[in-house]
Amino acid sequence: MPLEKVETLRWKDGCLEMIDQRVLPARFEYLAYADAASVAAGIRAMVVRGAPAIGVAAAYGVALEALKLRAASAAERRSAMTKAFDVLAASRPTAVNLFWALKRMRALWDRLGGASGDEFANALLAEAHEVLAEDIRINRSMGAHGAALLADGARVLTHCNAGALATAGHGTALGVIRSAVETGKKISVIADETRPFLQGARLTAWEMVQEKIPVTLITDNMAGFMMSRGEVDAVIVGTDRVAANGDVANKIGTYMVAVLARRHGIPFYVACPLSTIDLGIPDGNAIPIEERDASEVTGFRDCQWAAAGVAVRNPAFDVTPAELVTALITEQGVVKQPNRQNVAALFK
Ligand SMILES: CSC[C@H]1O[C@H](OP(=O)(O)O)[C@H](O)[C@@H]1O
Repeated sequence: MPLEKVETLRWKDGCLEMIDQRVLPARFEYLAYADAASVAAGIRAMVVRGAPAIGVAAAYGVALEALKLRAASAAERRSAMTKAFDVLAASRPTAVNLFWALKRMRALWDRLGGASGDEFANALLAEAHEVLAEDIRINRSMGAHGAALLADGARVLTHCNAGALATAGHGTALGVIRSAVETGKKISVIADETRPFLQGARLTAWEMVQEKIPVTLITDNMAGFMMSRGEVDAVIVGTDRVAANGDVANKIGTYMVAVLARRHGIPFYVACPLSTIDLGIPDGNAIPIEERDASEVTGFRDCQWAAAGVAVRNPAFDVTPAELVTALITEQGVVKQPNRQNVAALFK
């Protein structure tokens, strides 16, 4: 299936439909959502995942709730919408795009003041559509800036999935790879499987195979070996939140890859839409790190292999210090050696 036809999220028959990423690549199916609470549950369960995709889903979650409330009184609407914002905000803590999207939808809600139920719902739905469309435009712009950093023939290591499935389309890290390929460059991908949720093995590998971009799957503990053998020319990852000083939160294991890349003199790039930069967070120590259920580590779905009773940690993200980041790739351009000053300059 040509991936450009794949919509990670889509509006259909008055509902939000999202690809169930828990069952890819074995099954390709959409689940339908009609209210904020179910969208929040879908984000929490990682039906949809990836910072930008989570933000788009949350925007639609707000719009869906408003559609349910078209005939409600202003007081009922206010109460129910407040609950909707709260349940969406509580779904996952690390990806700042979730809170960026909710803030944007809340600002529109505040501007709507005494609008009718229909005006209110239609305006919020239109905004959710714009959030989706804007995300794809941003990813393509980011891709164009980043493509220039990748040499023809580059072998690029990725971690987790920062592809079309992590966004409304094109992807962030994989968007840079797609854009480089679109310019005619021969790019090959080395995809970390990315335990425990296996976004690399299940999602990145699927995206690249669908588009016939050469991709080699490795286990996470092979990244150092590949670098030591001179088989990696660049690393590119996505991000869930960048602090004001350029520290980067991303999928667990990213920090290890960054240290290895520095050890081997390999550029480490982070594809980072401005919506993922959180100037309210001074440095990476202040980024909330989600801890997920032990069962994701002790096995995979119904196949559990760890000894019963074993203690487990399952932080879903880690933080890569800015000094290990060669450059942030944004829709406004490339920020080399990110720091407090050049990150802030993106918003001037
Ligand atoms: C383009 S953001 C993708 C980002 O999100 C992933 O986390 P999760 O799959 O848990 O939502 C991972 O950190 C990716 O880099």
